[in-house]
Amino acid sequence: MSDQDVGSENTVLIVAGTDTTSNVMVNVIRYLLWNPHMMARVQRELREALPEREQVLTDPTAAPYLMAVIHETMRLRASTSGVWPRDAPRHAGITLGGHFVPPGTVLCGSIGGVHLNPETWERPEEFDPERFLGPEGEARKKNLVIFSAGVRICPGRHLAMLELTMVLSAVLRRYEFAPIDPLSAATDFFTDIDEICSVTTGFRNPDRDCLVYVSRSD
Ligand code: HEM
Repeated sequence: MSDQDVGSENTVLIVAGTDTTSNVMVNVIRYLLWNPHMMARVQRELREALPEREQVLTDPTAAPYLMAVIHETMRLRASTSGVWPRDAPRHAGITLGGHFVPPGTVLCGSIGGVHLNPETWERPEEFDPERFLGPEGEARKKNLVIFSAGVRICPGRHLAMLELTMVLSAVLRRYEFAPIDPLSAATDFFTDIDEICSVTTGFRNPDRDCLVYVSRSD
């Protein structure tokens, strides 16, 4: 590998491996602050699954509601703007959904678009973790493309899910959260994200949207 290749691989790993996961954590906490009854349910579940304050959850099946909240957050607030670019086959092009795409055309899929498709999701704009509970909820996860799909699927997906499970269960089990500015609860994802951030969906106003009061729960 050339120095440039090594530099480029490292940049991808750092950007793809950090912002994506931490943005999901911030968004999970924001959704739970907007929906206090859901926060109470997650915390009740975690205190039953983890009786000792310092315990960490490694088995996601012990906290199905937290996992449903994480999946619903990633459905509505994609961590990356889309599937990364693909070239249509250089010699023959490709026909997709009845449309011919000429050779060499750069194509990008919209992960957020798939997650808001009304043919797949009932009330697609609504934050409703219940859709990922029980056997039907488990089956519905097949419609998510959070980590893309196919040969270029995110290689860090299992690490990301483990980080989300361990960190969110620990902080939500041990601490109470409160918004600093209750008005920020009204902000909208599509105006909240930073438009110059092309790979991950970073926050335009982190001082407003990512700061919360935190206190020990017991
Ligand atoms: C919630 C967290 C994450 C999400 C939502 C996410 C999502 C994605 C998506 C959508 C892609 C594009 C795949 C494509 O073009 O088809 C991608 C690529 C990638 N991700 Fe992740 N990712 C996450 C965490 C991580 C972590 C923790 C790592 C590594 C430590 C990682 C490493 C990578 C790398 C190296 C690529 C490029 C793969 C390639 O070009 O073949 N990601 N990720």
